[in-house]
Amino acid sequence: MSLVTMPKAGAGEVVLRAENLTKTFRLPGGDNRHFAALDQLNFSLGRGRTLAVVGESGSGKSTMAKLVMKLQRPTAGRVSLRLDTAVRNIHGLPARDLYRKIQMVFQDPYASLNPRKRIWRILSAPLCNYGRLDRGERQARALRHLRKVGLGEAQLYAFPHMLSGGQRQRVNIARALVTEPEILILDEPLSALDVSVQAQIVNLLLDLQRDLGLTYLFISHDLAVVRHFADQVLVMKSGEMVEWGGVEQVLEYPAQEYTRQLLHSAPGRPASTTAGRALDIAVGDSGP
Ligand SMILES: Nc1ncnc2c1ncn2[C@@H]1O[C@H](COP(=O)(O)OP(=O)(O)OP(=O)(O)O)[C@@H](O)[C@H]1O
Repeated sequence: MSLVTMPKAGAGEVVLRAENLTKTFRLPGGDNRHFAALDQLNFSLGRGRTLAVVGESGSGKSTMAKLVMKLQRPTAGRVSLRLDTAVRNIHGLPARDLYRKIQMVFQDPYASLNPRKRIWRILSAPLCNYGRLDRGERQARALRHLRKVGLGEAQLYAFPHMLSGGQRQRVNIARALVTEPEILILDEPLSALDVSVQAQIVNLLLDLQRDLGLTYLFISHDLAVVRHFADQVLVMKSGEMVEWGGVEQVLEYPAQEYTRQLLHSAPGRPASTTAGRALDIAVGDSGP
């Protein structure tokens, strides 16, 4: 059973809602016993807002992302998406309609780009379901999206190994943007990057959210980043929601002992770490 009832999305129209989302897996050993990686999880995303999902390793964060992206099927429960005026269960939604609305940025910028393809081809791949574009049109679109993430023509014909980690993560973000989605699932998008590069990517994501009105579901271990980046935070343990609320409320005044433990054990405790300080400086610098 979930420990708390379904949270509201806060300010902003709800663009995605998960209800009683459950995913069980069979335990290894062949005796047909199962465990719940996600157990009746409820949450919603408000348009233009960022919901951070935090919790110890194995708490079900990536499973949640995979269910929202329809990369796995839930055992029970559902995810609904706002499409224009209608709200639709993603179960019956064609992939092309889903991926026009939601895209994902993966954790590892090294592993998630095909090493044999040039950047413009990588950026063109998500467009294959959206009508026939000739080579020139695909390259022009790729370049337009590269520019959105602070890259340009110099990277268009490069292979991934020619780019730095930060540049590769920018390409990943550009690839997520080419179908012009409204929601990005950011699954630990900073954890493979150097601290100074993390700050740049955080600022880029904040700029893109402001300019494009994006909604983020941000999975992270780093509570210092969550504090800067998210509006709301959902704390998970063993597939269940432990606590949910505004970032300041949950991180400054946690109601649950588990959240307090998470805050105390976090290597990125705010203001006490290099990562926290780098982000303080970088995010502060970018503001008005
Ligand atoms: N395909 C699978 N088959 C069996 N068990 C799985 C599968 N995928 C995930 N699990 C289990 O489900 C639980 C939740 O995993 P999940 O990857 O969602 O956690 P997480 O919170 O994202 O962890 P991390 O922070 O380490 O990435 C774990 O116990 C994991 O071992």
